[in-house]
Amino acid sequence: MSSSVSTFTRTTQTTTCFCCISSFSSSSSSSSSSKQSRQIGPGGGKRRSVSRFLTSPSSVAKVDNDDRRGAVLFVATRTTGTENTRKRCRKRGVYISPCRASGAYEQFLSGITEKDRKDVSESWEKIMRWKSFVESANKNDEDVLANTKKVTIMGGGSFGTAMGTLLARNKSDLDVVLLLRNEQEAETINATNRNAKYLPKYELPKNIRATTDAKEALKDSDFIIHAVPTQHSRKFLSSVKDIIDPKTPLLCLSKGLEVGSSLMMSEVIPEALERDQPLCVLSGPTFAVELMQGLPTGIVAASENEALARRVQSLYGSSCLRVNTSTDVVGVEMSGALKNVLAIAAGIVEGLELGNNAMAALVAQGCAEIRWLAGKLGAKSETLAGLSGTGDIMLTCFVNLSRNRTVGSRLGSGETLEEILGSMNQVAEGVATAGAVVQLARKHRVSLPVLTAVARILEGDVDPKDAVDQIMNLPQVPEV
Ligand SMILES: NC(=O)C1=CN([C@@H]2O[C@H](COP(=O)(O)OP(=O)(O)OC[C@H]3O[C@@H](n4cnc5c(N)ncnc54)[C@H](O)[C@@H]3O)[C@@H](O)[C@H]2O)C=CC1
Ligand SMILES: O=C(CO)COP(=O)(O)O
Repeated sequence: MSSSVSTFTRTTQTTTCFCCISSFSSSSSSSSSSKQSRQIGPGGGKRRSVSRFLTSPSSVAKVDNDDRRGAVLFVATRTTGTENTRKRCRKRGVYISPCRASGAYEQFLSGITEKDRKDVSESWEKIMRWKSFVESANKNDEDVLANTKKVTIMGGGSFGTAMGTLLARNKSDLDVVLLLRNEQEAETINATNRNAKYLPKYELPKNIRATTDAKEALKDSDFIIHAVPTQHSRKFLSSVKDIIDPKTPLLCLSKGLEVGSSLMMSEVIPEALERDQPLCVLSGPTFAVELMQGLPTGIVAASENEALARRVQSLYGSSCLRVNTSTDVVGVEMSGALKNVLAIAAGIVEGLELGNNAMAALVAQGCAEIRWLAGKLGAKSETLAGLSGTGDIMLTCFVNLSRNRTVGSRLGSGETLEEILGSMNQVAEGVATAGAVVQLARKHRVSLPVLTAVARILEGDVDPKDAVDQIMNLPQVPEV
């Protein structure tokens, strides 16, 4: 059976020419309607509709037998098709060869000169030389993980468990202790090597153990990791302050502002412990489940004490986790706390099905609001634009794994906050932080339309739809 090519013209205003090829269709009649599908199919068998896969105004295609699938090999010279189009074609046994579609690849290749290639490979070699240089310059630095024997994690929820797991995987004789409140949960973790409540799918390394004995857990720890949700942190820390060695560095993972005081964790911790404990905050785009899967991740370790931030970098840095150091504690903490509130807003936009334009506009506005408030408090712009700022905003606002985004999307779909929180067994810090953000903004005379609207929605003062209407009808302003 030989291939036949048929070309026909669409008479709609938007498309002028439409070319299609069929090897099997007995009919090569043309279509005058953009809606009308051209039927093709192998040797009189089931016919497939393919014309709706072709989206460009003009496309020339060549058809051949595809023996393996008994389907149609479809090579469109000007139709690359979207990923969806390709998927649909694959599903129906129609094969599109995108590389031939537009000649773009050939054009790309022909545009590259030998000099371009040399420049690119030289640039990469330079990066590799820099790597060797830094490694040899640092070879006498302390290997912090090697010198660490015991790490205690206060709070054995998803993130505490994941950050403990990373260390335990990197050093098999490290004693990693999860300090929990619930005896039964601790026993289950020890008996099953799984955190059944928070991360049931993942096996924990053998050198992680759980206990409810705070004294034993905190004794002789080289590092203490704080992974208790923000709103419970003050009370919890006050209860263990006398059994924490004042010299042991505390690494804080919690992202939020305290309700009532609007304080950041770096302010709550010294107040609760009644002293200046060595402190480093860790924040960035880091979903616990992806850490458990060993996927590449980046995080910022921020401390006013630069040497401590570097020690934390050495403790945690691995081929799974890049750790950037920073001294901008305010920037890192404010980003982490405020992005959770913004993620609720992003979820609301999703739940209301307002579309991608709305989502992008909302997140851009939210980034500006975070910059206005955090900037007033002294955050550096490069921090806000970096991993713990824009990086975490992108992750939490755009990815369904986020609990804060999920709260928003369920609110947007019409559920009540009571129903949503009642069905969750994990914390969504943005819910409590939203009101604290508004208080802080008032104190610093900063106006935050989107973040304030989130607080109003959460408090039940306004319906999500009405809040969107109100925001859209604010006066038009210059870009700031
Ligand atoms: N899960 C994640 O992917 C990430 C979480 N974080 C932050 O880490 C912090 C902890 O979050 P998750 O571990 O995910 O939360 P979670 O909801 O999974 O677990 C919270 C843990 O805190 C404990 N806890 C709750 N109330 C307590 C209290 N009154 N006293 C002592 N312990 C208490 C719970 O028993 C549980 O072990 C939050 O601030 C969160 O924003 C940061 C980055 C990623
Ligand atoms: O902070 C996080 C990722 O960086 C986790 O976000 P959620 O608390 O919204 O799940």
